[in-house]
Amino acid sequence: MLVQHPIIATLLEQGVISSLDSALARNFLEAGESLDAGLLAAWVSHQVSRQQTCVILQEIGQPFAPLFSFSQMPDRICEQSHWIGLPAQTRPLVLDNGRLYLRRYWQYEQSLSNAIRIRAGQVTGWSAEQIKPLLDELFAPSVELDWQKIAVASAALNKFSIITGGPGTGKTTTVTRLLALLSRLAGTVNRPLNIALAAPTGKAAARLSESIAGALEKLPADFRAGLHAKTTTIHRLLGSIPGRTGFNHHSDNPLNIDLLVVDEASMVDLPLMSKLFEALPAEAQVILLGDQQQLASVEVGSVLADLCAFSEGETRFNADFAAQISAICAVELPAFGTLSRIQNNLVVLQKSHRFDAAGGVGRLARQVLAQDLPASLACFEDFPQQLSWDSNPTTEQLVSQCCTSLQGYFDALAQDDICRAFRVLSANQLLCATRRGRFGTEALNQAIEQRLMQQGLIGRTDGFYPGRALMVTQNDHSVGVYNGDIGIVWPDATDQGLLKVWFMDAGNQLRGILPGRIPAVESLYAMTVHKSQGSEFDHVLMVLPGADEQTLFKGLNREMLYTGVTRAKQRFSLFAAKAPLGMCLEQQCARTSGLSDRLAADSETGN
Ligand SMILES: Nc1ncnc2c1ncn2[C@@H]1O[C@H](COP(=O)(O)OP(=O)(O)OP(=O)(O)O)[C@@H](O)[C@H]1O
Repeated sequence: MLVQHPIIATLLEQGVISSLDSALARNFLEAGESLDAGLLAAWVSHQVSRQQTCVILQEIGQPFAPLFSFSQMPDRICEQSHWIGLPAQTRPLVLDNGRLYLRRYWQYEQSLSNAIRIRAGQVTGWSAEQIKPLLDELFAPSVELDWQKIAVASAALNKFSIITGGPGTGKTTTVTRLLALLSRLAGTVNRPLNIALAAPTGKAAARLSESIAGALEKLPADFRAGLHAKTTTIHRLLGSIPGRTGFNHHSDNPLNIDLLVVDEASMVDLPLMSKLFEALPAEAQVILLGDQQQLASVEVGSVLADLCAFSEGETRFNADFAAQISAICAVELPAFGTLSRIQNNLVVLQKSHRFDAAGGVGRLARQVLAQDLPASLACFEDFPQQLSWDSNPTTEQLVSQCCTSLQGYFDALAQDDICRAFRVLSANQLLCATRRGRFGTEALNQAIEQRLMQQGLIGRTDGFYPGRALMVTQNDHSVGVYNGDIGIVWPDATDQGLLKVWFMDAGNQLRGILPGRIPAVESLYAMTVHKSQGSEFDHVLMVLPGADEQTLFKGLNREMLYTGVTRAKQRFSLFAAKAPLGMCLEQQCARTSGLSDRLAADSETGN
């Protein structure tokens, strides 16, 4: 066995690569590969830990300089290596179309793109004549193009659909009408639809269930009858196996469903999406919902954004499909040339029905996407009732503001009213761009807990203390709690005052679990923007790193700010100096993947 190579040891020591990256490099060397090849592998592995699916060979350069420089161009290193090869060569690293992958991630991408490609070409079999009358019952005539109606029409024809749009554009309303329409159609042939609704986190699943229930109430009664759908998390749907990354459901044991709706698809990472598609029966219909502009998944990949990349924010059907949908919806749709294998499978909803697009939150969200700093700043002046900006925040001020808004939460708990405590908790939320730093979740949660203790609202600041509002950070299938679930620690008055962590399930049912059974958690008073995906709050307070914390600026981007802004239902307060705010607007979240290329109109079938 080789001792650690000094260069690898130094890169590890200096934190340039992780122990996982260095172990891979070391494996390469032990197999007789060159240091160049080993460090190339370490770099790909390092990029995976930064959520990239792969690296583009031509863009690698000299990432380890000045500690180490490759002695040859990366393509030469690949050519000479026995551990790096083309897809068919079954080697640990795969070089495909100029992109270098760890084999596992290449497989995920390949498997997902193949599954989507196959489904994209399939039709449901319902005819325009069957769909049109039901569509006309569900949608009132409209003078402008009704993209919701167009989305329902196209998803009634296609086996695979993506319905995307910003917050409040009616994704849930649209999918509810679609489900109602499809159920009615299925009823005509006496074949009830087995529908699964899934979201990446428990919180998002609960919200989906609530929104669907709300949207159903607005439907004519005969559309509601016979429509049954169960909402769950993707992990629960697939059946997590404790301690394993695999699931109970996979290609050899597919899910028993006819139709799957995945909400908040932007949060689903590449491995999970790939496993989800693998577990689908061949004939099942799939609809992905989400906002492509939001932050990408916490883990590897940016599946939804990649799938939507060709659309550039608009629906782009080809001429045949545009004509078909135009006839069903009695409208004139623009037609586009050949762009992607999935161009007829995607509808972008444009109009927000939640907040007036001309209102503060909607306007700011648009200016953030446009990366326009002066126009974004102008929004704060134009909408003082809905938007505020503090360019010189202090910890003291943030802590005071949060503790004031938590008063109602502790009042509700004092009255043993856990349901109300949950409601109050979701009224105001402090969102941080980072975990670390003066204005990161770690420091702010600690400072808020200290203050709450000084105020006598909590008795201690560690462990599962009574009154703690927390978020679960790990899935535990056996207990039925999942990453992103929100809980409140409070005694169970009906069980000898036993301290429990309470969760609010879909349908507003409380469920108490003993703290010892809960996996990892963190306090919720300050939450990262990443963790806030899939949630909404009446008032969002968002804080960016301090102007002097430049090492934290690299994680800032417009998707993060957009996600923070669009979590606000009514008010958005920003706490940020101009420098970090400028960085948010300057930088875009860029994740390297080959998914869009694999779905390009002229792409070959995969290996
Ligand atoms: N066509 C419409 N006309 C009037 N109101 C609508 C329409 N579509 C949706 N709404 C209303 O707008 C609000 C947001 O709709 P919905 O929840 O469907 O949007 P969404 O895109 O799923 O939102 P998000 O993902 O941000 O939660 C709801 O109150 C809904 O009733």
